[in-house]
Amino acid sequence: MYEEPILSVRNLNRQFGPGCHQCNQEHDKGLEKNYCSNCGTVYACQDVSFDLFPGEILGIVGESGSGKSTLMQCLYFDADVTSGEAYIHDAALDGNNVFTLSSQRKRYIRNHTYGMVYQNPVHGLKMNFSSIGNIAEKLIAAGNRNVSEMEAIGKDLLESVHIPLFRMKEAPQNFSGGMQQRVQIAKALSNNPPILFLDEVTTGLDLSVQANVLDLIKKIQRELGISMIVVSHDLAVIRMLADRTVVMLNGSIIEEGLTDQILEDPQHAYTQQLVYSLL
Ligand SMILES: Nc1ncnc2c1ncn2[C@@H]1O[C@H](COP(=O)(O)OP(=O)(O)OP(=O)(O)O)[C@@H](O)[C@H]1O
Repeated sequence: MYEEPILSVRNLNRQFGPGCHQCNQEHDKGLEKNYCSNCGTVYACQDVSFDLFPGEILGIVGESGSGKSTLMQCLYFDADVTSGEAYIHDAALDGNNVFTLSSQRKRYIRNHTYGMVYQNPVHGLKMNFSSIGNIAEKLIAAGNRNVSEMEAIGKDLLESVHIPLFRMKEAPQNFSGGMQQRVQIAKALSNNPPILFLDEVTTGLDLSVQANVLDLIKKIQRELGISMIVVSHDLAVIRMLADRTVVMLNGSIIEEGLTDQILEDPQHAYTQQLVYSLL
């Protein structure tokens, strides 16, 4: 069913702290926790590897502190990796490990290949710009200079995420949390990214608003066929969205597979707990 991966991540590591003799030794054996009790170094992501295939939604689930946001930040170049590789299936990138590219080429990837929707809209939006201005900002970063074209794209996108056009000149700071997330999604989609990251996008929203945003994400994926990585601590969100799921604990992937398979036959004790908590 699937072709080659659009994104391959291999042995991604991100540590906070210098490490010490003790944790270096423990790390070789595979740390059972994500920090060193001797020097306090945190191993937020430990040898994380996975593939993202064209048109699929990959869910990443794990409890708070399991390393999900750090992983997203590294993939989107908001943070540096300590070590590791990631390859995007794109001839223009010549098969390079994207973590080793210049900041200019990383910016190119952010502007042309990636979209990001953060848990906190403050990180993805200029809260005091107009909503359509937010979209224009991303389009300009992607090289667009045609004002009427940008306005037409912005209107289309805002309509597609159900923001009434009479409010397009309003700043997101005037909007509800659910509306802010919808503007953020519109902005993230404006450069037609083949890969979209969504980090805990429904956390903190009311249940009915959550359902609304999740429906919207599913609809976008169906209509545009974008590959998505959806991060959540909530397996119910992952169940609703993801074709395949990766389970993280203490910075490591402990289980992965088709979402249905993981829900029906979880192998790891932690995944079993997550699944039973849904019942
Ligand atoms: N700047 C930092 N300095 C030190 N430790 C950090 C830093 N950022 C994250 N960590 C640690 O890295 C680990 C992973 O954090 P991360 O935020 O990625 O987890 P998470 O699964 O996204 O949880 P949450 O959903 O609560 O953010 C945690 O132990 C966290 O305390």
